[in-house]
Amino acid sequence: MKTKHYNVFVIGSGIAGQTAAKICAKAGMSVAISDNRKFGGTCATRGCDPKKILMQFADITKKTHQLKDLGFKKTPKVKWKDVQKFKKSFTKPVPLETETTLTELNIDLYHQSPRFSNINEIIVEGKTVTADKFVIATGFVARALEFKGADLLETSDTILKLKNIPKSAVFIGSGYVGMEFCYMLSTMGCKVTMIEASDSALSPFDSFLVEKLVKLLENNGVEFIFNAEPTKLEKKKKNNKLTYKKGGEIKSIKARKVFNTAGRVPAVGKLELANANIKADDSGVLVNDFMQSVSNDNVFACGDVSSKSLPLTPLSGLQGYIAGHNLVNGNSKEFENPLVPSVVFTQPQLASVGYSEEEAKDRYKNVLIYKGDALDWYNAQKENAEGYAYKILVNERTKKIVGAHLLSSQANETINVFAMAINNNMTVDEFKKQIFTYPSFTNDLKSMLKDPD
Ligand SMILES: Cc1cc2nc3c(=O)[nH]c(=O)nc-3n(C[C@H](O)[C@H](O)[C@H](O)COP(=O)(O)OP(=O)(O)OC[C@H]3O[C@@H](n4cnc5c(N)ncnc54)[C@H](O)[C@@H]3O)c2cc1C
Ligand SMILES: NC(=O)c1ccc[n+]([C@@H]2O[C@H](COP(=O)([O-])OP(=O)(O)OC[C@H]3O[C@@H](n4cnc5c(N)ncnc54)[C@H](O)[C@@H]3O)[C@@H](O)[C@H]2O)c1
Repeated sequence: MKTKHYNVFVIGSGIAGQTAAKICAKAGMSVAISDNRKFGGTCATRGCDPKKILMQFADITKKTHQLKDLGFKKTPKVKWKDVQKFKKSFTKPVPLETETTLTELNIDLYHQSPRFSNINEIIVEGKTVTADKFVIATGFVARALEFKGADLLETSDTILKLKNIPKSAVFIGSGYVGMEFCYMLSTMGCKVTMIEASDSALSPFDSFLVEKLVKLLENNGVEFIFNAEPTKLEKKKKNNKLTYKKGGEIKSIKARKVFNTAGRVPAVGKLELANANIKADDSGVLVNDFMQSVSNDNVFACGDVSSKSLPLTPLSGLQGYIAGHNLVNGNSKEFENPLVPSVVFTQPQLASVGYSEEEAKDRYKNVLIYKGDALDWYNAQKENAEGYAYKILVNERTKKIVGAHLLSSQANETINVFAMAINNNMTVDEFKKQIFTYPSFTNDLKSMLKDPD
């Protein structure tokens, strides 16, 4: 059988893989790309983008709850079927559009998972394919849980496709995915229970703000069960029954839907990496700052599946760009761990950039902490907000802002202002000199820097 050969073979057609493949093809290299699902990757088809389309209906519902009897007589009724149709108008065209763009660049497409058979050889669609270089950009998949009946669990893929809002739901895991969908479903009238293995939700975020967010969700009917370990899932006639262990006791809960939101892991299971001497661990394919495998020079990895940094879309795109650049030009661009703002799209939103309080205290001799509740400020009052709070960290010696943590209805936007300030080494005084629009949540950021604790 004839062996096909390419300069570059890319595995995974998300933002990371696509970016690398396009750079190589535009530079005149022969390129192929494979995906074992529809082309386009997680963010555009089953992640960030469709999530935000659905979520805006929860956000408006939430807002009308807050302003009920202050002008709104009742909450508008949401036709979930139409919401899904609207979402589909974004997601459905993605695979064909992605394939068309790639094909127009003369990139060959494969629609199955390859497996490495040798140091520079894969088997895909029953064919043997060799390449000078490989790019692994396969992203993350939901972590498989191992208790009895865990195969009945549904993931974020199904949440995004729900035909209607279920009466009740249990989420196993209260990280980004669990908390965002907990907020969305509970706001739309679903009775939600969160089963969490650790003693808090959203552990990477600031605990002062997380506690407030959890309380708000509880006030809205969500039940959080911390330090709990699921042990069995059974399908009953209408409901599912989840058994879990807490404090030595065995308990159970029934719900229409039970979702696995217990984390996501690098998607490398099908690739048989060992055959090509590609080292990987729980963090993903081990790469150096050039996004090149530490154990096989001919392999690059980028995006969520690489061992570098946070699994977020902007970073995956950046890593795809660096891998592509280095494949074309030789190793000349490094991944320098940029400052990354991130946000949990609940309402209020929880956003963070720079050092946490613990990290700042480890790094600097003295840290000024500007922390408070802003619920009685005009911006919160005018929308009858349930939560508005902040914690800003400043190196006392230099007066430079080194971390910012916000809980607010606009935190997804305002956190970017702090990202710019930190990136530009701004001091508190320099920040406060800025003139921002009024009234705006950005303008409030200056008031947050009034009195340290
Ligand atoms: C529900 C959800 C919401 C999210 N929301 C946000 C958000 O709001 N903001 C944000 O920044 N990030 C968000 N993320 C994370 C974001 O989606 C990822 O960081 C981003 O998509 C990673 O891009 P990537 O190219 O590395 O991987 P992916 O986009 O996951 O692409 C990997 C591709 O590889 C394919 N693949 C996997 N295994 C194989 C194989 N063996 N063979 C061939 N192909 C394979 C997959 O099918 C996929 O198409 C969210 C994720 C989820 C799940
Ligand atoms: N808004 C965003 O930017 C956004 C949204 C969604 C996802 N993401 C990305 O996707 C990644 C994955 O998110 P995620 O929410 O799937 O994972 P996560 O790691 O953020 O949260 C998983 C949670 O599940 C808990 N858990 C683990 N095993 C458990 C068990 N057996 N029983 C009960 N609880 C258990 C963990 O303690 C943790 O709290 C994130 O790190 C993020 O980078 C980003």
